[in-house]
Amino acid sequence: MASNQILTVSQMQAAEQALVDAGETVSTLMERAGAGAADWIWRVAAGRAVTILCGPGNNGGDGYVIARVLAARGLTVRVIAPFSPKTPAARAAREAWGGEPVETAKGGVFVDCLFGSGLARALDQVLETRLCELAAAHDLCVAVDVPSGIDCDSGEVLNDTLPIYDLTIALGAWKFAHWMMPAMQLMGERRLVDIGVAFDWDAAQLAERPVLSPPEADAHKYSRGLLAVVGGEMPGAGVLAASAAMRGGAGYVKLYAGAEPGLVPPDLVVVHDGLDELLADERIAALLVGPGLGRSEEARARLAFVLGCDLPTVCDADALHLLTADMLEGRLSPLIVTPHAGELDALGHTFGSVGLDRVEQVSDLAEALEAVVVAKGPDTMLGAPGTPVVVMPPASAWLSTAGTGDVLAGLIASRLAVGMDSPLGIALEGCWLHREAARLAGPAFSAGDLLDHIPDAYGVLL
Ligand SMILES: NC(=O)C1=CN([C@@H]2O[C@H](COP(=O)(O)OP(=O)(O)OC[C@H]3O[C@@H](n4cnc5c(N)ncnc54)[C@H](O)[C@@H]3O)[C@@H](O)[C@H]2O)[C@H](O)CC1
Ligand SMILES: [K+]
Repeated sequence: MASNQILTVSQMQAAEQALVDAGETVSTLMERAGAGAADWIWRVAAGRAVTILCGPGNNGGDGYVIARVLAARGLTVRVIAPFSPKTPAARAAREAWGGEPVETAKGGVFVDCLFGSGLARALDQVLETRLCELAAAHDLCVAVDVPSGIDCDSGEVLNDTLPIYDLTIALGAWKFAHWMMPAMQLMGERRLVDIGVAFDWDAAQLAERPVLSPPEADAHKYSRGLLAVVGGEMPGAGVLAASAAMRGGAGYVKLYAGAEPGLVPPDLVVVHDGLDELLADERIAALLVGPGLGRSEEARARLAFVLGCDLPTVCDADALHLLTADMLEGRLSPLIVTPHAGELDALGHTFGSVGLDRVEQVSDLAEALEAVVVAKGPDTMLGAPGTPVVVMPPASAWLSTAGTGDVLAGLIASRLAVGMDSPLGIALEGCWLHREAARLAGPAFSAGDLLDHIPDAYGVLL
């Protein structure tokens, strides 16, 4: 059965080799991959002609299988072959197709079987132009396995101009490029064809939607979880995070406002002084520190004090610029950090994770901090010590507005106060609530508008 695993090219090659060692051949795998892809193409073609651009490797081989299967189903199929097939399986697939390639074609569905996971460098100018012209000359574009011209492992786009596809059909397993920027922008809809690849415990995963629980019948505000949000110089961010947390499952949210917060919701308890007294409350289940904290010496001391309490804690925003290893010494409680790209770099510099690609950096930081790292952005990725990364499916691009990070931190902290899952599971719950709230909020929302959609997002996950 197809799984949610995300494989690197070398993991994919090892998986393919394991199947071959178990008695399959590359040709039977190609047959399965091509037939599965042809099923999807047949559906979207809806009777229209199909043009397949075949490259020299096994991705091209898949293309010849697709050509044969679709022609047998009665579609008009045109194959364009700038290269002759170079692998035994691709040669056999071309022979089995048995047709004559054409120079060019237009109209109907264009299928890119030029290169897959074997792409070694950017397409040359001639190929880039040919690919783009063919894509533009058709009504619908489909990429088989991955669009040609992207790096499967890093998600890098290697050419300046590449087509944007309507559908990408991943073969055997997801690759990072399907879910990572910038390549994921080219993919269109994504579908996975199962070719029998086994589950790999060392593989990254595409996050699955969690199931949340409603409160127990005998729940009270403390049993559901008391969260303290520790703010600072810019109190608005703390109010926003606390307001999200109130809707994320925690039974009680208190905000320690470092400065006068102005208008606050009537159901938010705001404490103005006595941080040590507040944090001495044994009923506190989790802490959030960072949104609006500031970066002064006072902020640094406050962060050190908060972390020294050794309670389950979420660190976000300014806290990520102030965080140092000594503040974490001796801590035993779970820690979740929620950096955006700039904060991830700042953490990387402090904790010595530089010069790595994003996947490595997230894993490395999770080990160094002994924390869950939520590297947020259009391709949010989560790392935890000793576990492969988990990648969130994309969320609404309207989330790219100020304050939505505070909402995310508040939601994760709220789930931490509820505390029903592992720290990684908790962080995923927060990310899914955020994603669903954004989906339900529709277009052009503000971070404040997002708050109104959290209860319904919760409902989706129950
Ligand atoms: N992994 C599996 O289980 C299966 C994968 N299948 C498909 O096979 C491709 C990967 O095939 P591979 O032959 O390794 O790579 P490509 O088809 O991508 O092409 C490699 C080929 O192209 C040359 N090359 C690389 N980059 C360039 C370039 N920029 N310009 C010109 N030439 C280039 C390189 O030297 C090689 O000759 C995978 O994606 C699936 O689609 C099968 O279905 C079987 C199961
Ligand atoms: K391709």
